[in-house]
Amino acid sequence: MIPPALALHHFSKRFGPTVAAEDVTLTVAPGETVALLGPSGCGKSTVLRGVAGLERVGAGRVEVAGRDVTALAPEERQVGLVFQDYALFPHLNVLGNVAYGPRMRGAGRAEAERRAREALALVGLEALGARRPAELSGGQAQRVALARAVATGSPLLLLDEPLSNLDEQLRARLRADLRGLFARVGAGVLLVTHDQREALALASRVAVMRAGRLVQVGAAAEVFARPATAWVAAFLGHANVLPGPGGTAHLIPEDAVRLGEGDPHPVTARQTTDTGTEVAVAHPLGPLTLHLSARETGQLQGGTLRLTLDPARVLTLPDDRVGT
Ligand SMILES: Nc1ncnc2c1ncn2[C@@H]1O[C@H](COP(=O)(O)OP(=O)(O)OP(=O)(O)O)[C@@H](O)[C@H]1O
Repeated sequence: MIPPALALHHFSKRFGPTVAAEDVTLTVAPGETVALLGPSGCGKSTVLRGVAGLERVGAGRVEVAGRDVTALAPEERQVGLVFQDYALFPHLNVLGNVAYGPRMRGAGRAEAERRAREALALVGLEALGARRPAELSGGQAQRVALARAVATGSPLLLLDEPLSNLDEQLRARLRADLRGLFARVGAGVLLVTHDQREALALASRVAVMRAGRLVQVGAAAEVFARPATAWVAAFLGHANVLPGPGGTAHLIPEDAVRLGEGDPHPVTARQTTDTGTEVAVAHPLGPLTLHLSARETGQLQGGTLRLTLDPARVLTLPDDRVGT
């Protein structure tokens, strides 16, 4: 049986009194992309740095492709890193930057350059091998950093907010590129992001982290459709997570709302957005925020909106948001 690209067992890390990661257990299969998703400061980078060997493991075990690497230095772990601030060597050209990893791992110059060219082709930059890093756009530099990680032939790639320094248009394009790239490379990918759209777009599975702990791990679409708790639902961007009785919350997904039937409900606020109109509607369960398309906006009549909720689609979740 092929071992997982990454098996992280009961990883914990403290910085003085701060518990940065607590009992984190996670696997990444070969060819699989897993997103570690959570708000700023929840411990995502700490986990990634622990796996990479850049942070001493407080407790737990790290296995890469079946090998226990917990006690090994970063360069001995066989992981490819793409970090936000992982700068390219300014004095080497693009090809030299990408060939550096294989060279360090003992490949001859010709073999290292062959692998570098292959990796550059994967990210669509085969024509730019002779350029210096200073002559690249932000997006191109990001792709060179990726090619450099890919060229090492590592069974595990670690990416920390790989698209964070780019503008929105470029991010959207690279998101699509990356998904295809990950599929072609065949390595396991562990990706850190605080952006839920990025996680959904890139990862087959997501691991949601809160205050040092994993709170939900599952298929990306499944976690979004069925968050385990009110906090996860709100973090993932669900607009309608309403406090319910006895420590519960009601999650009302957009597709639970049927417009144009049922009782009229007062509209208490409305705002035009780039895709239509956002309205607040007074409902017995609590104030609902709804996004109406231009066509649906026509259903706003005299400051009211007729709607019913499909009870089968309303989820009742434990409300764990207190004190956050
Ligand atoms: N070297 C350090 N010394 C002391 N505290 C640290 C150190 N590194 C991280 N921390 C603390 O550990 C916690 C987790 O930090 P970490 O960087 O892992 O979070 P993160 O989820 O990656 O955040 P972000 O999305 O903002 O990068 C935070 O409270 C942070 O302040």
